[in-house]
Amino acid sequence: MAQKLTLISHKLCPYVQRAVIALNEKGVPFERVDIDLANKPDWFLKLSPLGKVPVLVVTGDDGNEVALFESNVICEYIEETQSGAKLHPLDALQRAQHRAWMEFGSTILGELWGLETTGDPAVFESKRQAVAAKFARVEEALGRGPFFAGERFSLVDAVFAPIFRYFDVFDQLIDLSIFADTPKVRAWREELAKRPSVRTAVGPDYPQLLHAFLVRHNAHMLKLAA
Ligand SMILES: N[C@@H](CCC(=O)N[C@@H](CS)C(=O)NCC(=O)O)C(=O)O
Repeated sequence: MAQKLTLISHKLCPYVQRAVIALNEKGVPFERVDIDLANKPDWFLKLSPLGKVPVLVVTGDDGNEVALFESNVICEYIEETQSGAKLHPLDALQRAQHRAWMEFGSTILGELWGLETTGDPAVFESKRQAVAAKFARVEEALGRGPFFAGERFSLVDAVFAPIFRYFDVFDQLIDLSIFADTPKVRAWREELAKRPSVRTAVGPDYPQLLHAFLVRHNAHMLKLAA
């Protein structure tokens, strides 16, 4: 029996999407199991120490199952074990830089969640500016494109693509003006949106589901924008 990969997921989770994009880029078959995070099943809580998705369950030739958590660790495991396109630079120093930017992507996501749940206009504006400032640093790090490291798609692209996709829906609700002064980030975002591995990482119902989720959880934020 060949090794089997099962990705425990949630339909809207951008951390899940980076792992899906890495698997898609490599052309690796995997099973995706979406769960309800509002009502986490016991079997999931046994696998995920923090109760978070994604979890990658690796079933070995002998039937033994190992559950990996943390999306960046999952991406690294996929890169190390699966054939197909290389998603990390060969050079150790460049690879370390890429890993740092992957962590940066996780930090930005953390700040975005904070933005959503802010009810106070002054706090909202300072958080919005903090996210914009983070993307100004990304602008400085970007080269000529089309991808983070130039011609080759990498795990940094896999991390940022879902963040940009999240903004696609966010932008319809409220003008955050995060990318007004970052033309290279805008071009990168447009390039990633066209990538088949990115387009197929979410279901066709993703924009509607995320839109509904944001409206449900951010009534106060929408009032701030009015
Ligand atoms: N650091 C984790 C973050 C994953 C994460 O926050 N996942 C969210 C969904 S997008 C989650 O599972 N939340 C459920 C909870 O915290 O109860 C990773 O990179 O995998």
